[in-house]
Amino acid sequence: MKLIAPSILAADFANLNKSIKMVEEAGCDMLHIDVMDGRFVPNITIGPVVIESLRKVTGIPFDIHLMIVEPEKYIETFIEAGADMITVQAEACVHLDRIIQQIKSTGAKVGVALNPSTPEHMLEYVLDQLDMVLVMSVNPGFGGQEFINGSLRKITNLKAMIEQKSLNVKIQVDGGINQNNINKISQAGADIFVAGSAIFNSTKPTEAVKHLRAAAMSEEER
Ligand SMILES: O=C(CO)[C@@H](O)[C@H](O)COP(=O)(O)O
Ligand SMILES: [Fe+2]
Repeated sequence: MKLIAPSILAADFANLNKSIKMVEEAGCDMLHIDVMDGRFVPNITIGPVVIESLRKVTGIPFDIHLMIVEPEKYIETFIEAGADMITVQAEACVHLDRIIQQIKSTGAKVGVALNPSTPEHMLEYVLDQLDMVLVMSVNPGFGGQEFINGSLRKITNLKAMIEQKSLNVKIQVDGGINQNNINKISQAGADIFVAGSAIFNSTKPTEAVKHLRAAAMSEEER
C-alpha cells in the first residue's frame, strides 16, 4: 500500500481549511505538517497553536515533522495539539533512544528523519522501535527544492535493513517528489510520499493527488 502525505507548507496559509478539505476529499492518507524553528533549519513555520486549530476542522491523521532543536521539550505540547505521529530529526536529538521512548509513551506513532548527509546506519540500534523512517530527499528548511538522487540508495539500504530484521517499519520520503520521479522512489522501497509543491502548486490539485498515487503503485496494485 502506497500512501500520500500532502505537505501543507506549499498550501495557501490564508485558506488552510479549504486546502485540507481538498486533500481529504482527494483521499490523502495523512497531512504532513512541517514545523521549523529557525535554528535547526533556516526557516520558521508554524507551531502547536495552528495545529490545534486545524485539529478542530479535520479528522485526517496529522503527521508532524519536527525540524527543531531540543524536540524533547515540545513532544507533549504537540500531542495535546492533535499530533497522531511525530517525527524528529536524528541530527537534532542528543539522546535519540530516549526521545523515541518519550513519543511512544504518549501513544503516538514515532518516526525518525535523516538528512541527506546522514547515513542509514545511524538507526541500526533503534530501528525496531520505530513506526517510520523519514528519508529527507532535500536539505530540510524549504519546499520546492529538487530531489537529491542519492536518496534512492538510502531508501534501498533501509528497505534491506527492515526486511533483514523482519520489521514493520514504513519508509517515508520527503522533498522534491513529483509525477516524474515518484515511481522510481516507490520502486526503491518507499511506502509514504510527502508532496508539497507537486500538489498545492498544481492547477488541478485533486488530479495531482490521483496521478501521484497511481504512479507510485506497481502495475499489479493499480
Ligand atoms: O520537510 C520539508 C522541507 O523541509 C518538506 O515536507 C517540504 O515541505 C516538501 O515540499 P516539496 O519538496 O514537496 O515542495
Ligand atoms: Fe517535511
